[in-house]
Amino acid sequence: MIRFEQVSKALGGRPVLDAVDFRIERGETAVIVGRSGAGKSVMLKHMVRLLTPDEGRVRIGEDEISAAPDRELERIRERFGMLFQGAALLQWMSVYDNVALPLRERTGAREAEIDGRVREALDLVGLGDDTEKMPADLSGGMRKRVGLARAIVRKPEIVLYDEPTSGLDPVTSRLIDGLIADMRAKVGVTNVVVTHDLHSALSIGTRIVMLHEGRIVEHAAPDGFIRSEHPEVRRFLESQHIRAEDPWLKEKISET
Ligand SMILES: Nc1ncnc2c1ncn2[C@@H]1O[C@H](COP(=O)(O)OP(=O)(O)OP(=O)(O)O)[C@@H](O)[C@H]1O
Repeated sequence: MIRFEQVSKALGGRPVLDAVDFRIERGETAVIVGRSGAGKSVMLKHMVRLLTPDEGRVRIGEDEISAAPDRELERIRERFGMLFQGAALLQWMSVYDNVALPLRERTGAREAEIDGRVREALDLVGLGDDTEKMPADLSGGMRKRVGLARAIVRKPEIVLYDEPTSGLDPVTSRLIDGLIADMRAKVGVTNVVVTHDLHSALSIGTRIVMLHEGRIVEHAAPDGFIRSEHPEVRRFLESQHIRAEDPWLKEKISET
């Protein structure tokens, strides 16, 4: 579904991605982890061509997005929903209108259809009763949920999330994790998540990709990832006090 073929990219005169080669299959939740500055967001931006590779290719199914002509780009981007860090809500619009915006702006849908889609998306993120609230009256976790409803309202095949739980308390973070897992299980989307939070990565990921200095140093299902012997992976796990014997982890891994 998503393929990186030997993708290299330099930014600010420095190599950021170095011959990155991997694929994400349809219906997976792929989680990209790594230290600050490892190149995680740069990788995500290549998937929707906010950046183009210096070398190599990025394919989305049959479409080579990294080389598509501009007239094709819009159609390929339609396949994505995005929950990016800076994707702020419009402060002067209600929750309902924020979620309706992509449908009103980008489709010819009638208001009756828009209404059905907006309510369905808001119900899915548990905000069906908050449609008339204004963004300023919402908590950080609720804002993320509105952002998620907006990202999925056009029924994309793939949803990209850049640090979806950053700045949220642990309880709210687990709630967002649950919603991301639902997107895959109930809606059938392919999820790609960038996060620092390994707890979250191991809970929701079907595949964990670790980037270090622009290279993929591990690419494994959660049970393989926690047993990886790569020193950088071990360091990363230890820094977050994650051990293969942890009961929650055993339970999670027996489920997958
Ligand atoms: N537009 C740009 N111009 C110059 N350098 C950039 C640009 N975008 C990213 N970089 C650099 O590329 C490197 C990787 O950035 P990226 O945002 O992908 O890191 P990250 O792994 O997502 O980190 P974090 O976890 O801190 O968000 C960093 O050193 C960053 O400074």
